[in-house]
Amino acid sequence: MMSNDPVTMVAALLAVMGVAMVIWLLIAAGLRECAASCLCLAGANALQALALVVRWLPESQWRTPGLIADVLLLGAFAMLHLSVPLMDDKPTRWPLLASALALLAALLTQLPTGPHHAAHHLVVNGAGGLFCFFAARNTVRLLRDRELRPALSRIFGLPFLVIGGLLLVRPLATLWMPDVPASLDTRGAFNIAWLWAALVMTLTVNGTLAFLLMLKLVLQIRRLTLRDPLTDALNRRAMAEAMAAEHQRVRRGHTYAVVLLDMDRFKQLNDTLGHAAGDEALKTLVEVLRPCLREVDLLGRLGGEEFCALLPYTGVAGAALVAERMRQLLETTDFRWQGRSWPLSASFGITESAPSDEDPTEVLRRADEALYRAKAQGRNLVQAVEAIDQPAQPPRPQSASGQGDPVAS
Ligand SMILES: Nc1nc2c(ncn2[C@@H]2O[C@H](COP(=O)(O)OP(=O)(O)OP(=O)(O)O)[C@@H](O)[C@H]2O)c(=O)[nH]1
Repeated sequence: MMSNDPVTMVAALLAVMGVAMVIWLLIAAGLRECAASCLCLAGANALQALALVVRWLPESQWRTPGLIADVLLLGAFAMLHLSVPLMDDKPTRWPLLASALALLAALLTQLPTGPHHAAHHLVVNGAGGLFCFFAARNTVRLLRDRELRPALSRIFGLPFLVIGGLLLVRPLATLWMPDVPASLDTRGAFNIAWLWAALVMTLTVNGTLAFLLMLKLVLQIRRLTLRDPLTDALNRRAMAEAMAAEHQRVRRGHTYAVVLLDMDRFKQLNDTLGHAAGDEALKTLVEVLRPCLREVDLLGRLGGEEFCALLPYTGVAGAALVAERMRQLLETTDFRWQGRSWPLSASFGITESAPSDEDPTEVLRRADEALYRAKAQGRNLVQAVEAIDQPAQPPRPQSASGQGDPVAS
């Protein structure tokens, strides 16, 4: 049986907001991750509940309760909007937001009051709708940053878009339908429908954000199990899984290439500049090399100062071009540590998959052999080893270092 009593509906709304606030506070206390975001959401629920209570107070000649309720509601929307980027520890623009709120509050004090307060609703719900649209955009961005299908990130943004649109319905209805009451405590079909919508919106917003937080944590855990914490490149396990998956396609006639690279004289760098400088050099290497790769390519750290790039649908000729570009980029990188410059370089071993390869370890073994040759021939070189059953010779790009042909099989 649906309630048509505004007092019951408001009580239900307050109960939902109160429970949501307590839950967000408990999560913030128990979970150091995303604590700021959870506190923001607890604050948003508290402000919204307070706005509802204040709106119930009798109007004075200064219209103070209504004005305070509007400002509280604006604060709630602002906190809701902030909670999404805070889940990702993104910097927040507090001063900008505070200034916007102060400006809106000042505008509200200047608006004429009428029996239906349509202008007030327009400002409050319009700003609320805008904050919801921002929340939708931030949700899509939050999930786009993580390895998730884009369609799913849009689905998560959808509730905020719908709520943003719904928020505009009330002021527009108050403007166009003179019999729609501005005050919430009036019995009437529109008011009851609106209170039901507010209840559903509150549940949807809290539910969506709880799910978003859970998804964010799951993706973070997944990321930790697959990524190298120092460089953020894929770890050995993730690379092994990716290579195994890629190798499945070899039987269907596809070819993939592997570029194995190892920093040159890294021990010397560590011994001279210190371990922290070595760590920084590894991070720099990944930052420098990433732009050389396509979206489908993968870069992983196999251990120490050894990395591997997996290039799907690529032969040894293509891999030679990529590796040579990487070699040159690294060679020309101006690496500095505490004001001291240090030359970076790496040796590269490349190969491509062959139908005769039983598993990816055979491909890696050839790449390792090529890398060994590059090291043996003086470092800062690209060398290739092809499978025995590969008849064609790849085109060989010229080495810019003047140390001979970068690709030799
Ligand atoms: N800073 C830092 N050093 C590391 C890390 N992992 C391994 N190393 C160091 O990397 C060095 C590797 O040294 P070597 O295997 O002799 O290789 P290299 O000095 O680069 O010599 P070549 O490969 O022959 O040019 C060792 O000193 C390791 O301690 C790391 O995560 N951070």
